[in-house]
Amino acid sequence: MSIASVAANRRYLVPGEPSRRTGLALLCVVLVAYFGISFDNFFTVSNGLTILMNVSAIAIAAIGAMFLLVSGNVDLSIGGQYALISVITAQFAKDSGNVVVAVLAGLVAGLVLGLTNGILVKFMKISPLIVTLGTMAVFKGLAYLVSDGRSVFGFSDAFIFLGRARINEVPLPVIIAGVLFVAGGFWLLRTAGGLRLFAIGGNAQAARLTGVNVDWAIVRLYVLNGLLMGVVAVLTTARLGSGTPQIGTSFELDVLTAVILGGVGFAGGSGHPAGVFVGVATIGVLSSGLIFAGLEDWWQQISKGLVLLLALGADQIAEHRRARSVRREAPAEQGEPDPTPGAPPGLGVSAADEYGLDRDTSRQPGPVVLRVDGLARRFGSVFALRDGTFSVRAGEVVCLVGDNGAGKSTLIKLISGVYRPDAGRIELDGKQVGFGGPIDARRAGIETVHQDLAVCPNLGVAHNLILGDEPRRRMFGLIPVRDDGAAVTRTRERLASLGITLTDMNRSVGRLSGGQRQSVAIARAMKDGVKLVILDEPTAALGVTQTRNVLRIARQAADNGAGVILISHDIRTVFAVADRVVVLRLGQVVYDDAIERVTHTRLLHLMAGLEAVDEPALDPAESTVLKGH
Ligand SMILES: Nc1ncnc2c1ncn2[C@@H]1O[C@H](COP(=O)(O)OP(=O)(O)OP(=O)(O)O)[C@@H](O)[C@H]1O
Repeated sequence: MSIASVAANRRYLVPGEPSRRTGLALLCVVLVAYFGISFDNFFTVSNGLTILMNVSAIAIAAIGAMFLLVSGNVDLSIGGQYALISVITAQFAKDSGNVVVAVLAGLVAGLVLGLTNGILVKFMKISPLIVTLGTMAVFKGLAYLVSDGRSVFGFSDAFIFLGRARINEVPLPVIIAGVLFVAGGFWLLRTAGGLRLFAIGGNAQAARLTGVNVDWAIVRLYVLNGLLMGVVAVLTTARLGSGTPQIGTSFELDVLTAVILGGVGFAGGSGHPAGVFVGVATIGVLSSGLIFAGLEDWWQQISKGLVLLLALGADQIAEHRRARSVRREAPAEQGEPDPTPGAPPGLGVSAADEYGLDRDTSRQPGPVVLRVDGLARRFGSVFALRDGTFSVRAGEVVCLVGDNGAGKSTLIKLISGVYRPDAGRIELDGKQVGFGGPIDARRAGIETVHQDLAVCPNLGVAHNLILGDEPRRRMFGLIPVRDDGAAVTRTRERLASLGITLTDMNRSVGRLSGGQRQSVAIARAMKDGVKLVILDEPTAALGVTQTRNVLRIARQAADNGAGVILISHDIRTVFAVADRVVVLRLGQVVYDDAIERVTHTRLLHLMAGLEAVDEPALDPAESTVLKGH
């Protein structure tokens, strides 16, 4: 791989905004130069260290805020956490006189506050903005309650040393902030966990369906955020020599401004630690400059608020630009030329021929891979599925059809571990299985392409393909990281084996055509050793060429020994690819037979409930003749 292509890969592999970061770095340099020229003592080592010191708290908090925003979440309560943890730490430091007890008290307090936010966001299922706005008020109030509204001081020298120690003149908090920031940035960019955060921010539903445990990932993020606030509060309390409920006022404003200014999109799914670093530096320089200018506190508030609004405005403009450039690119559908150009579907053309699919009628299906029996699921008072009973053999394509609301999606979501059944059993290779989530089903060998296209538009093709099953390696034989080289190789090979022509493995999926996106989702499902592939309406939004490609891939998966379930409303698709057809009506399987034993008309009637199920099936010879009609 050339250096240029590695650089290009980086651009797509890490959803960020390099141009914004460059612009921001320039703004920061201009601010430094302006303040340096305007104020005599601005360019001094001691002022530099003061800026670093002040910025260290923002930098530590910015790691948590960056992770949360990338995943599409936010925490407005960090100012309240700051105050509450500070007074708790101070009280423990004063009462115990033991530095370890004080530090542990601060970290545990941070963990508990973070966990509270995480659990509230997970279970209340309302905007994290609102949830953390509420906890912000509660935490602030508690800080006054715990401290009786007064500052707490009288610490041991050892505790104060923690905040004021210097190593080679560099304050310890600055060193801790630097180490944490580098570690956090590295984790976000280079690990499977970091990739999953981008995936959750890009399309949480897709990430969930791919097997990412979204809810707990978010709870863990809030816990981490609380822990980081614990570090901030402990260091600041030690440095100031007192804990006070007034601390942390408008801290969330500083942190969010730095992070959003640094290019982390408020909508989630994008951002880069380098940008956040520059954002933090800019806020630090700005704050210091405003103090040098002797502006009153309220002017500082106004300036920072305006900068936040500007940053949000820039974020919106970047979002519009991105959307416009995606529309402008209007990618060409890539596929093979139509084998029967101009041939109108109709008399004398079987559906299989119409889509150019070869059907080997001599092939016998293998043993039963999946058997479901009496599966049922209700949502409140709605019985989405009453009796899902059918089986799929290895090497067989079973088409699941039914009217809107018949329960098809519910049935396949039960099989793929998205929902748990209220009743019934699922057997895979003759053994009963129960799945706690999509990842369990994937591990058992069931791959699903859901109707709502389980792809993350902000991630590249390769990253979408590996999501939930990321290849890993050990950096320096020690640190576990994501193996992006292996991801690109795996993607290239998988696409090639399926005859899918996509050249740029790192192109963000949001920039692909609908057909190409569908190809990526399907390619992810077609991994080696897969036992059952489920495709929910895979051709719904596709043209003839793309439909043929998808059906060919489904057939290929069956020929390779997998069982395939394909849901479709398009009768021609069903007759082109199915070995067997299962009709679902009002949540019940009402018909299950070989495709040769049913005509188009009868199938339509069965789906719509216009025909009794026990009417005699066709003679196979007769049905083969009628198949294309
Ligand atoms: N999460 C849910 N909450 C409440 N009701 C649901 C839920 N999921 C499905 N249903 C209801 O269950 C019934 C079956 O829905 P399902 O999506 O499984 O049908 P379908 O056959 O896939 O329909 P379509 O072809 O329109 O996609 C519908 O009445 C639907 O409204």
